[in-house]
Amino acid sequence: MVTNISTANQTDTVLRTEGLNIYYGNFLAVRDVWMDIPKNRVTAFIGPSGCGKSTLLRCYNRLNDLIESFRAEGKVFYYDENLYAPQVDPVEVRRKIGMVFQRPNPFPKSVYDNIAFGPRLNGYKGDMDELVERSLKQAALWDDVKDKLKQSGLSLSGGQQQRLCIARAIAVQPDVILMDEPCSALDPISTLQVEELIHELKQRYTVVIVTHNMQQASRVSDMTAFFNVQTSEKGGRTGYLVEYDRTEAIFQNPQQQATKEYVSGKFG
Ligand SMILES: Nc1ncnc2c1ncn2[C@@H]1O[C@H](COP(=O)(O)OP(=O)(O)OP(=O)(O)O)[C@@H](O)[C@H]1O
Repeated sequence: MVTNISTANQTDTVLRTEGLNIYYGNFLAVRDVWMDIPKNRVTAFIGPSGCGKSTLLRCYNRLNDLIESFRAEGKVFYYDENLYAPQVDPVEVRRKIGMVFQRPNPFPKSVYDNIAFGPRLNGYKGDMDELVERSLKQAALWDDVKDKLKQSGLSLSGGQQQRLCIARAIAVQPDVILMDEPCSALDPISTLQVEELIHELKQRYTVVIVTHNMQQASRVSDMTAFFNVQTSEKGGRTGYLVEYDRTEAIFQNPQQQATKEYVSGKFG
């Protein structure tokens, strides 16, 4: 594994994994990940299907806890806090470290209530109208929906629904936004809009994105982690981090043969 830690450390590290092994039951899905995610940057995870990109992403906000067979060894730090320490409340982790999924999944509620739902649940005491407007503006959706706040979120287009989900994630004032293939269900124009949005989001947030689309990784991310899969003698397929560096280096001057072949489209 090649990890250009010095480049990652140009800014503060927000998330760090140390020797992270992730299991589903006895199956080792991802092994021995050491990686620092820098603040106010976009970090992309790329690699062939099944190498564990989503599994790793979900460890950063303890979403895997909801899967019964899940087990992690090693450490995941958010700044200097071990996210898997017994006293840590996973609900609070998920407030600070939000998630946007592959398929837009607005609640069957109005546009306004989609945004207000999380803050209300958290007992937000400020001006809700202002928070809704600010979140929608940050998600580049305000102009599209300012006259439709009472309409169902499900009445919006796919791309608008995904931006609504991003606005919903922003509304609870997170620090990190995890995105699991956020554009895979979108048309090219909506994809471009979400990519532009991701670019703006890093001014305020740290973004980690899983993507199958290498052009997308090279367009939106500052850092790229390439994962691959190794098949064991028993036939188990375990993902591992091959190389982690500035996106430009991964795409133009990768240090590992497997990275070179993957980014040039030879496999995956
Ligand atoms: N809930 C689960 N229970 C058991 N095994 C799982 C579960 N989720 C994922 N896996 C397995 O863990 C491995 C990694 O899956 P994961 O979805 O994280 O990979 P990925 O790189 O995100 O794949 P893709 O690009 O196809 O989405 C795969 O072998 C997968 O079958």
